[in-house]
Amino acid sequence: MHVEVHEVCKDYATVRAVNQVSLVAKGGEVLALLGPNGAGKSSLVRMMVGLTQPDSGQIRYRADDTQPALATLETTAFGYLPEDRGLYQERTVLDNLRYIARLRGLNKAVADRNTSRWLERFELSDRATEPMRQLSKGNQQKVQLIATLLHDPQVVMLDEPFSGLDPMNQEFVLSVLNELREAGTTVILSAHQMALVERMADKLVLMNKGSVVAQGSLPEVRQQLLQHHHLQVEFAHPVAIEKLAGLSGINDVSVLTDTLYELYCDEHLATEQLLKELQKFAPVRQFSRHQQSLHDLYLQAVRAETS
Ligand SMILES: Nc1ncnc2c1ncn2[C@@H]1O[C@H](COP(=O)(O)OP(=O)(O)OP(=O)(O)O)[C@@H](O)[C@H]1O
Repeated sequence: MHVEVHEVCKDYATVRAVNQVSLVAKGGEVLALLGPNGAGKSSLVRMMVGLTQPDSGQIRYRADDTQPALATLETTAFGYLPEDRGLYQERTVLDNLRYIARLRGLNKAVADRNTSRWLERFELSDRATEPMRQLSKGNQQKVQLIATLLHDPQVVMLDEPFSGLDPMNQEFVLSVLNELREAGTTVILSAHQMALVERMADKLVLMNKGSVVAQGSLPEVRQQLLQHHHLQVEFAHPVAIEKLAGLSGINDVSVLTDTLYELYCDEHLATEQLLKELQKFAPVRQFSRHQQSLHDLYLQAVRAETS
């Protein structure tokens, strides 16, 4: 199932929560919405699930490239993990899941089969008869995820699926999401865990203050965020920072240790020529391109927008 978002805007009383956002998520893809608090991720997810309507722009659903676009989908086509989790704490895991299954319209046989299958997959079968409140935060989160997936939805929208999970459980959820992708499910999630998400998402949509800062595959997003490249140089002895900053094509210099410096260069600066210039100041021990993490690139882009 394709989810197609076209130039969507959403205003609340005093704030534009979502500003001209367009994206496409297809079956068998994981699309991750990333952004700081208040970026508009949850507002966008709520519109994609159909809980709220855009003020302008369209959200459409399409079975595949050959099929017409639909304005709405059956609610059972979605699995939605909301930001505010809500299972009954005094009821058992099984009671909660049976209740959700009934809400989703599953008959008893399918409900029982799916509940057992997911409890087993999430390694929670032996906790099924315990009240929710006895489970750790991580296990409660896993039950919430089961509740989202119980009816085998075609489109899964997960608002912060990794929140409250330890690294082991984050890896576990990651593997479940990979299985959903392999089964052809459309997975859309919002997250703060950049390092985790960049390992598995097919598409990244980086948001800030309602707008898209960059989007595409990981290499595409890197390229969009990379305004200048970084080089690290280590000299045999200290060199005055003014000398380095004065070189042509160098926009900024950071001192990492008394002999190690980071140079922020124009993207097209010829590195062999630069190395020759650097060697005039002092013997160069090490000279390397510094690959920044997506997290660092993203923080830079958000800060640049804010300042
Ligand atoms: N129901 C609402 N009424 C008024 N303003 C809202 C409402 N929901 C969200 N907002 C505002 O819209 C903006 C976007 O919020 P949203 O919750 O979508 O961001 P988010 O990226 O999901 O943030 P977080 O990571 O903190 O969950 C914020 O300024 C928020 O205060």
